[in-house]
Amino acid sequence: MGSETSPDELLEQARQEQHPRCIVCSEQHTCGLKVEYAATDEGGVAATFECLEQWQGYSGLVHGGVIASLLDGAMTNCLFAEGIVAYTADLQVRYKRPLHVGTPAQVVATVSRRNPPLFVLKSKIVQEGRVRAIATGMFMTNDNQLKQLWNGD
Ligand SMILES: CCCCCCCCCC(=O)SCCNC(=O)CCNC(=O)[C@H](O)C(C)(C)COP(=O)(O)OP(=O)(O)OC[C@H]1O[C@@H](n2cnc3c(N)ncnc32)[C@H](O)[C@@H]1OP(=O)(O)O
Repeated sequence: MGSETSPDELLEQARQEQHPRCIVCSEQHTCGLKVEYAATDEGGVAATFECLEQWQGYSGLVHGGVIASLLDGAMTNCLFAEGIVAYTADLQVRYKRPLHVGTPAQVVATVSRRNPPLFVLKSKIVQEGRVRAIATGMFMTNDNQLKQLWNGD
């Protein structure tokens, strides 16, 4: 029997090849968020992270732009875990409750619709058992045909 590539191997391969210096998930980025997304048994990705003091906007609260980046990063990495490389085409974030700095939190993402080249994903951030933010993202694969369209070739 041949050995199948695991979701975590696919994720790591795409991450290294496609965005090794990502501000959200690269461990090398000097001022990045350094979030370590990993595949889950449920078929999505998840990560636990510290909400660092330097991520704040309003005093004591994580900035909404950072929250959007955490959610978007989770959804992007969720597609990586399926071997799919895609761009964010649309991102809707609902900030349900403040996300506090100094307290760890979890982010999860799953694919909810596959209609290549479009994929719809859902993501959420939970802190101390309460949902803080949810997102829906639409992603589009980066094939050569699309590249040509975008470049006007
Ligand atoms: C000098 C300035 C310095 C600025 C520093 C930089 C700041 C940068 C800006 C940020 O990053 S802020 C941080 C990110 N945002 C948050 O952390 C907000 C987290 N969410 C909350 O605190 C509350 O959910 C919020 C204040 C937005 C609302 O809470 P409430 O308890 O007042 O309202 P509630 O959740 O009960 O919703 C009230 C109504 O609004 C509706 N609603 C809320 N959000 C909605 C939405 N997104 N779309 C549509 N409707 C919405 C909601 O359905 C509901 O409708 P009904 O009255 O009909 O039931």
